[in-house]
Amino acid sequence: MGTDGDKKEAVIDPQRPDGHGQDVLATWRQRNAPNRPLTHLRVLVTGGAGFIGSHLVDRLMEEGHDVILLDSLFTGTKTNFKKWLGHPNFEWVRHDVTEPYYAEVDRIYHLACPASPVHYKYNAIKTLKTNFLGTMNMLGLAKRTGARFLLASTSEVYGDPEVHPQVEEYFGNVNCIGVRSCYDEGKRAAETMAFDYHRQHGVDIRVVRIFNTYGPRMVENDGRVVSNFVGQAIKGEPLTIYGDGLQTRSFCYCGDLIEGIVRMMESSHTGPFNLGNPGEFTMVELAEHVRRLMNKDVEIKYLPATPDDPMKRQPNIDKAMKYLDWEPKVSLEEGLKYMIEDFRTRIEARNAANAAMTEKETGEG
Ligand SMILES: O=c1ccn([C@@H]2O[C@H](COP(=O)(O)OP(=O)(O)O[C@H]3OC[C@@H](O)[C@H](O)[C@H]3O)[C@@H](O)[C@H]2O)c(=O)[nH]1
Repeated sequence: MGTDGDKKEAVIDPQRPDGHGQDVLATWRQRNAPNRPLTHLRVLVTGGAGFIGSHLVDRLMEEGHDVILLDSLFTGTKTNFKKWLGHPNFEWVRHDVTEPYYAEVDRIYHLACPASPVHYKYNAIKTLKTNFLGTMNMLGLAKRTGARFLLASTSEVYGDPEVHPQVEEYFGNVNCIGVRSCYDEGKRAAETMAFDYHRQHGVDIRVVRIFNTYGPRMVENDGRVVSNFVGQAIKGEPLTIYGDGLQTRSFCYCGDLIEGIVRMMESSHTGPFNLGNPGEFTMVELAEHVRRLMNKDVEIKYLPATPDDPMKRQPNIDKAMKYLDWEPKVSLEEGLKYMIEDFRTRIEARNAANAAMTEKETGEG
């Protein structure tokens, strides 16, 4: 853990290459107490108890920032951040972003929203409200405090893309009345709002479009393909492929993604920038990878395709490479190994806890 001396040099860079440094500095001074040092970052992470959010919180805590983790725990869990409980730089707040939240902060990483299609479709209206009202509340907070605001948007804004690989200029091919719309249209509206707050109120925004991400801490039964396959292979159950399995996705390891998100926040670019790993695989190929690494004998079961499932997805990351000097480093093979190890450890720990409980109950009975 860093000490005060290790902290980032300054919250505001008056010499920002975009020329707005002096304006931003003046606004920041107006909105903060006169004794507030410029070298001290107070960071809010919405959705901080989730898969990506909790990895981001780890990174920010390790850098020595003051972190407020905000989460409703609808899909996130306390286990993901329990190691920080009691740390003087750490605070967690159970809060739903659809309601306003007030705090004095310098950075807002806005990640809150269920991300697995199974979860976001489960309560579609809630998902839409989270994307719309949640983003509105956080942009309002950024406007009032002068905090820099980063929106975790998604590759789903491209819908079922007709341009491949997807470049940021592509407007997308999205069904606005389908079962995925609460998420993809919700995120599109969130992007619109971020850019309108930027143009109309000068809010300092960053927008990243996150492509499929995987790694340790994914919830075993969250319904996404990598977590499903790894969980199924551990239990010796058939790997479920929806449709013909020829649809493609590009999978980014969570550690690589976090590096990209943090670089984006500290850059002078608003984006939107794609963040993802350009390595593209069909679901059949992914299943074969998992079988090879985990269990060659596990079967594959074909199930019906889900409605509006994008047929292909691959990020063009030229912008992130050029402006953030970022590109993913971890191969699918290597990342899957980390994830498999994490899933095995968690499943074994849970089985051991269940066995101990049963033993206790039987003994007591
Ligand atoms: O068990 C499964 C689960 C999923 N799939 C398929 O695997 C592909 C990927 O599905 P996932 O549910 O993992 O993720 P999706 O690409 O549909 O959505 C994701 O996109 C990017 C992020 O913003 C989100 O994490 C999520 O919305 C889909 O074609 C899906 O039909 C299977 O074949 N089997």
